[in-house]
Amino acid sequence: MSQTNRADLVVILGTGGTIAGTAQDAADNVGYQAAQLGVAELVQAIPPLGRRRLETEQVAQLDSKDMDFATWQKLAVRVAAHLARPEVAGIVITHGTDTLEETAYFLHRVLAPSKPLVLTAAMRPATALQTDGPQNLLDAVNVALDPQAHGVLVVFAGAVHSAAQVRKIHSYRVDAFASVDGARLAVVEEGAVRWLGALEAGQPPFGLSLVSAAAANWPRVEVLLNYAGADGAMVDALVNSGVNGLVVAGTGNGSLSLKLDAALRAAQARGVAVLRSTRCDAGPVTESADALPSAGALSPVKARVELLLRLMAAG
Ligand SMILES: NC(=O)C[C@H](N)C(=O)O
Repeated sequence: MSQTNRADLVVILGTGGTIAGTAQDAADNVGYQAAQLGVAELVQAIPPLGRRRLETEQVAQLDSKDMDFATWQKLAVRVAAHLARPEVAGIVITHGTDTLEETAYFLHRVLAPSKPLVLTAAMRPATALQTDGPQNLLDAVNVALDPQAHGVLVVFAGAVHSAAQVRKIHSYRVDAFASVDGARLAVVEEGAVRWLGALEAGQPPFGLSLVSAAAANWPRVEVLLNYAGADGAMVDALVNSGVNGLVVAGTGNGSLSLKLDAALRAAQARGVAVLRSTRCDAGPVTESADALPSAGALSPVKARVELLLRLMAAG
């Protein structure tokens, strides 16, 4: 293969987040503005990336707590366009940590790419004394170029996680992500990727056309919790306001108070799709013939993405 035909290009798509954030004071790790620096600036600040063949594109510039359907749609379209280019080895997305696992799961279920699509982020702004963004971004590019890498991955604090298993598990610590229902897929050590496990084959993807239509019809899916004293009032209010789907984060193995269960069954009878997840930090909800449908091992927010896509696919 000639140099120009080799798939050695990594496209880095910027969406904002703390990795692109700046603070007035270098010692301030929390009083900063997310999404201030462009993705090209982030790359320029990492000298070893000068040895890589890279392209950057700013797809969005937001704090990921404000992630929205329009940005997901744009991101999916740009990712698919770059993945189709033969010279592209893989894609890296710089993102905020807050909803990173939702975006990762969304792209996994829509595209399930065979090339690596690596999301990364930071817990400290770019101006911090000990910013974690540059190392995470360098690691992410190295993973995107690794011959064994494929599918949607999250690279953070030296670990590689799958989109299905990754969760943000800490609000402040730099080591903020874990594969909660399985093992890390790999670790990145001095730029070398050491694989510890393989990505499980997932379900077939929904496909880009589901979300790329100009008038994509995003349903309304909300998340509820079971807790001591939970009743059906929230369910009834949401059903009356026209909700299309409800994910309930039950207690333990997806258990629900009698009142919440009754309200959700009544919602289902009125045509609202329901999925039962757990408010536990890890573990599946086992399927049971006489209970509301289980979301399996999906966290409540990923079950919401799943239900959104299922409802869109059902038209
Ligand atoms: N660490 C971060 O990236 C948090 C930030 N609020 C975001 O999600 O964009």
